[in-house]
Amino acid sequence: METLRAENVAKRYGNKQALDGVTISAESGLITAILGPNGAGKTTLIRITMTLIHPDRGKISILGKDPFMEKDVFKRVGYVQELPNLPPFLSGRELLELSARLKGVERGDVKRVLELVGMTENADRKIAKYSKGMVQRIALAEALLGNPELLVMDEPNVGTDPILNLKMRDVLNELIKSGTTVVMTSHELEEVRKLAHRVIFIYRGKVFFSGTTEELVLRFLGVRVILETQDREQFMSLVKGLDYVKSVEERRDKYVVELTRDAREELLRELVLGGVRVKSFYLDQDLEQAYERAIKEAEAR
Ligand SMILES: Nc1ncnc2c1ncn2[C@@H]1O[C@H](COP(=O)(O)OP(=O)(O)OP(=O)(O)O)[C@@H](O)[C@H]1O
Repeated sequence: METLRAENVAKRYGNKQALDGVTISAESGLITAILGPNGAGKTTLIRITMTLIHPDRGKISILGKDPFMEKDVFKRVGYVQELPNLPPFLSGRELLELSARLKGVERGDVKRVLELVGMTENADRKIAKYSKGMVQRIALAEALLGNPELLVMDEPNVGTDPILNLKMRDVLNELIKSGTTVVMTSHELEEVRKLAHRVIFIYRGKVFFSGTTEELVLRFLGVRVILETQDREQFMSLVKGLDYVKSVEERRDKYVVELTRDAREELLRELVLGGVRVKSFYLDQDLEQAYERAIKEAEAR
């Protein structure tokens, strides 16, 4: 189900076109990452979806409602801002109790979210004494109060103690299993690789690519299969006769076969029928290289 949609959104600051007709969507049960270099427009887009900024044009829909008109929808949304600015004179627990009251969430939920983000022990210290990472954990706990249907996190991994460590990844995976939609921004590919199901790559205020990480690889690196076989001669003579094989590169006992189209299934069938014993066969998923190429293509445009 589509939980969040931004359609044809544009925003200009002075003579800077921060967003230029951006359309994105995020579905329940998935982690969608908005990826892009510094200044691409990620935070502006998130802040518009959260109604903190008015777009010059375009429409936002959250859980089927226009959030600019129906603010009530935010009771079902959790939002972690980039570099959250929390009141330093409160303790983490006090802040969460206050937020729970404002959101109409039971007080007991505070204990649950503190445990989820691993902040039970530090809950009664003043926020002023927290590290950046602890501030982010409390901000995440606040966003998780009342089990939101949509969780939006803007650059959640900034800071010395990243909140998206292993434990947090488990928390997010549990959330999406229960049907929550997670949307996050990031300029770090590594984070996206570990977490996201879908990637929206924004460059200079425009969506340059949208799809799964595998689709990102296929689109920008092409189809490269890495396969392992001991039957070198048989393999070489067979692949040379296939019109969809662009090149074959030998890497010790492995081969990198570049295809002109996604003919992975055909290739594997040909090899097996041709009597080549294939030990392993997988798509070259060099996401880093794919992202580099995507940035280069976007720059050249
Ligand atoms: N309040 C503002 N006034 C003027 N220009 C702004 C303002 N906010 C953002 N910008 C500009 O708009 C562009 C997009 O900024 P935005 O913060 O949305 O990018 P971002 O992708 O989130 O970057 P980062 O990864 O650094 O957070 C940038 O060029 C930025 O300098």
